Amino acid sequence: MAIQVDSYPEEIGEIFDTVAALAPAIREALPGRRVQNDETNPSGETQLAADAYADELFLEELGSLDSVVEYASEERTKVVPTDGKRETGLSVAIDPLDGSSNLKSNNTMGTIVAVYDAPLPAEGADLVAAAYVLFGPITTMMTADADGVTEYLVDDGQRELLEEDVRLPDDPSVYGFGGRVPDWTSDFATYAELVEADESMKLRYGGAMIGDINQVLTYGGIFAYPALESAPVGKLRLQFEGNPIAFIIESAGGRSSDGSQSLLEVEPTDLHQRVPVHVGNDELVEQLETVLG
Ligand SMILES: O=P(O)(O)OC[C@H]1O[C@](O)(COP(=O)(O)O)[C@@H](O)[C@@H]1O
Ligand SMILES: [Mg+2]
Ligand SMILES: [Mg+2]
Repeated sequence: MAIQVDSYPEEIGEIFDTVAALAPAIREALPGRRVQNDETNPSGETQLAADAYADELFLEELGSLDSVVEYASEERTKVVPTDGKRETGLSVAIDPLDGSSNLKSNNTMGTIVAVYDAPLPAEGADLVAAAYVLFGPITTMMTADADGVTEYLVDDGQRELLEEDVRLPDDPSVYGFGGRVPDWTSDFATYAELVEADESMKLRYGGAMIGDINQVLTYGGIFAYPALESAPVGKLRLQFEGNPIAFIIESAGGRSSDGSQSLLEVEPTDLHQRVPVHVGNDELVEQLETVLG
C-alpha cells in the first residue's frame, strides 16, 4: 500500500515532541517499577507498575494537547475523551511499554504511538502518523509521517536527528518469530523452514516487538507474531501494535500482512482486537502470504 499522508504536520510534531519529552521520566521510573500490579490489562495480561505509570503520564500530557480529542491505551478498557479543545481532532492509541515482560530480565523495551484522524477503534487508512521510542542501551525514536521515516536520538527529552528517509535495507538478514514453535500452524512452520534454509538469514528474537522491529529496520528481514493453534488471532493488538508498526514499515518501503492482506486493511471491530502480525522486506512478506495462502 502506498502511504500518502500530508495533514496535521504541526499537531503531529507536537505529539512526537511530547512523547520524546516523557521518555526520560519513563526510563528513570523503570528500576523501581519492576514489580507486578495486582491488576490485569484488558487483554488479560499481568500489568506491571511501570505499564500503569507510563499510561498515566501519556494520558496526562497527550490528553492536554489541543489537537488530541481521544486517548486509548493497551492498559485501559475504554477510549478516554480528552480535553482537546477542538470538536474533531486526533486520536492517540498507545502501547505505553511494549515488551514490559523484558523489564524483569533488563532487556529492550519501548513505547508505541499511533495517531489516527478518526474515532477509535480506527482503520489503518485513518493513520496520519506513528512512532516508537526504543529503550535500548541508548534511547532512540523512529517516526513515520508525511516526511517518511526518521530516526532520532532522544537526549534529555529532545529529538536529535540521526537519519532521514530510513528505508529497509535491500538484502535482508534477520528474522524473529514469536509464539511457541509447537503452537505455530503447519503453514507458518513451513514458511519458517524456508527462512531458516536461507543462509543469509539469522535468528534474532528479543521478546519485545519494538526491539525486533528496530533490528528489521536496521538490517532488513522479517518479524512475525503469527496466528497460533491456540490463538488464531495471534497475540498483538491491531490499534496499539499492528497498525502503527505496519505504517512505519510500509512507509520505509516494506510490507505488512495479517496473513493475506496489509495490516492497514484489517477491519477494526474492537479496541483491543488482536491480529497476526508479519512485517518486513517486501519479498519475504509476499513469500509468506503465498505459503499461508
Ligand atoms: O513472550 P512472547 O510470547 O515471546 O511475546 C512477546 C511479544 O509480546 C509483546 O511483549 C506484547 O507487548 P506488551 O509487552 O506491550 O504486552 C511484544 O512486544 C512481543 O513481541
Ligand atoms: Mg506491546
Ligand atoms: Mg504494553
